[in-house]
Amino acid sequence: MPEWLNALPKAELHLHLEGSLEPELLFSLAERNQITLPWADVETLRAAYAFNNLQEFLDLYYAGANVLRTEQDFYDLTWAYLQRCKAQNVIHVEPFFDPQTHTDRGIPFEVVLRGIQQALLDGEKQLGISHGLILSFLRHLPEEEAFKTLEQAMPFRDAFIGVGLDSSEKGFPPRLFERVFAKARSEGLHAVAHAGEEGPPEYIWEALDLLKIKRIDHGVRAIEDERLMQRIIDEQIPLTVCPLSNIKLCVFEHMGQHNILEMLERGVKVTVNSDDPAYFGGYVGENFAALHEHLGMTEDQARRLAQNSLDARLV
Ligand SMILES: Nc1ncnc2[nH]cnc12
Ligand SMILES: [Zn+2]
Repeated sequence: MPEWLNALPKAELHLHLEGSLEPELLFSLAERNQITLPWADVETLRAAYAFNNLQEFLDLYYAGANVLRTEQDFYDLTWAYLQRCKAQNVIHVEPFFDPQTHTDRGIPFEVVLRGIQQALLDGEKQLGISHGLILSFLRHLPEEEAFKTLEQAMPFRDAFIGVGLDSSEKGFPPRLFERVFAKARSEGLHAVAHAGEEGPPEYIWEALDLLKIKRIDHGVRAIEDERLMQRIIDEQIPLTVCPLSNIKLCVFEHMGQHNILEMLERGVKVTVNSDDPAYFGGYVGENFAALHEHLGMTEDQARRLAQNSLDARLV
């Protein structure tokens, strides 16, 4: 990666902590927790990182998360991510965590949250990286389960800044979560949601109008709807775009076809993010480098993208 790219101060606004679980750490946590894995070794697991769509990835992502059991595990996961950030000059992070992925396996909410929170606090003190944690609901589960998760989280209200919506998109429109998002907003939490990754532009409209989100996660399919494009440009609604993720999950066939720079030049507030870096081939820096290599991103464009990420912070 060119040094000037690495040196640009950036924020990462779309990162699933569970998706930063590198195979090496996954194997060492399995050993520490005496869990037998279905993969023989790190290489076999890495070889399984070939996906045709979002669901194929999610199946492996949830299987991988099974090694996370103790507060120390969640601490180690988050700390490893923050060290990558430090190396790439990411100065602010707003990561997601998926409590239901863990509470549904019997891991107490508090164990998950405390491990993540302690690492984020240490990251602030020792690495100078500021943060705002986002609790994400799994949309393939009923809204009632999201309500229960929010209830479990409220005793720890000060530990996070907002709620998100992730997991399988097609067939799970944002409108299914209108009430739980209203409740979260009434508690003073910010709202964001994945929309327009695999799902249609209608899902982005719903996320804006019904969930009243501040930022769209992915949103690359907005380009199919001119009226929606005008709205996100006029209102400067940020999009947290994840280029390497979009290629790995076949949202675009090649990086050369990605629309992020076209959106940038049209005045959309797009940002560059890694989504699930352990699975998709790199962190924020590698995502910027891919745009430079395959789309001819200029230094000026890189600076505007990095500035957008700082401007689009929720905190
Ligand atoms: N790219 C993605 N889309 C939806 N849910 C996710 N959970 C983790 N990564 C995701
Ligand atoms: Zn995501």
